[in-house]
Amino acid sequence: MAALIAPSILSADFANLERDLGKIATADWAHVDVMDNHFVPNLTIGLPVVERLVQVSPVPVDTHLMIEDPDRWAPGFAEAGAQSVTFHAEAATAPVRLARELRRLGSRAGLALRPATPVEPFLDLLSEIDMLLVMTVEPGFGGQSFIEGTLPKIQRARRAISAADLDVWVQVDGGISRATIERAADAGANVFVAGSAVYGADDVPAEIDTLRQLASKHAH
Ligand SMILES: O=C(CO)[C@@H](O)[C@H](O)COP(=O)(O)O
Repeated sequence: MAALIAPSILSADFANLERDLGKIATADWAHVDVMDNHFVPNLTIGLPVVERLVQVSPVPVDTHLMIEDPDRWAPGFAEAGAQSVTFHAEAATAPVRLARELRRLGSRAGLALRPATPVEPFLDLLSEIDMLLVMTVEPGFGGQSFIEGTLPKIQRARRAISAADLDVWVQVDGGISRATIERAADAGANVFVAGSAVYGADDVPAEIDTLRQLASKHAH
């Protein structure tokens, strides 16, 4: 499938989120990071703000929930109209039930793994999800360096998905830029979150286009 670019609004101006969503109208998704200061040591925005972002975004909203107790909170993001809702494997108590609930509510269901969390214990869940998010930095903050050691995990995930003949997307998030996107794509990723690389660019649409072209050279 084609490479999808999902700029992270963590690097946008939080006083001008609607304006900054407008800057990424040529992207595939708007990536929205929800952090609770428990699962990660940072606090961003919650459901009331995401409900409005879904209404004003020019592209579908992809939520990444870095929160404890996603079993309780994640369905609300699907009900708000987020096209994709991703929760962390390390935080969910009943991931299969939660993924089924997200799909029932009309959202794509995503399962996220911290950099140190292996993919193997979750291979049985692949048929229950639409996307596997392999974090390529420690979740919590934008502007960090891509962790090269996550590449073998991306490769193993892609191999397992192909072997099972599943249509599960592999998303990478953290340190994605012109310098790293091709390695992530070559390893098997097809959905790319980029915050500082996109919002830090002088020409945001041109940067989105460049990232998409680089990733598309390694399409899966
Ligand atoms: O989820 C996160 C951080 O936890 C990411 O979405 C970052 O916001 C990506 O930022 P860059 O590394 O692209 O600056």
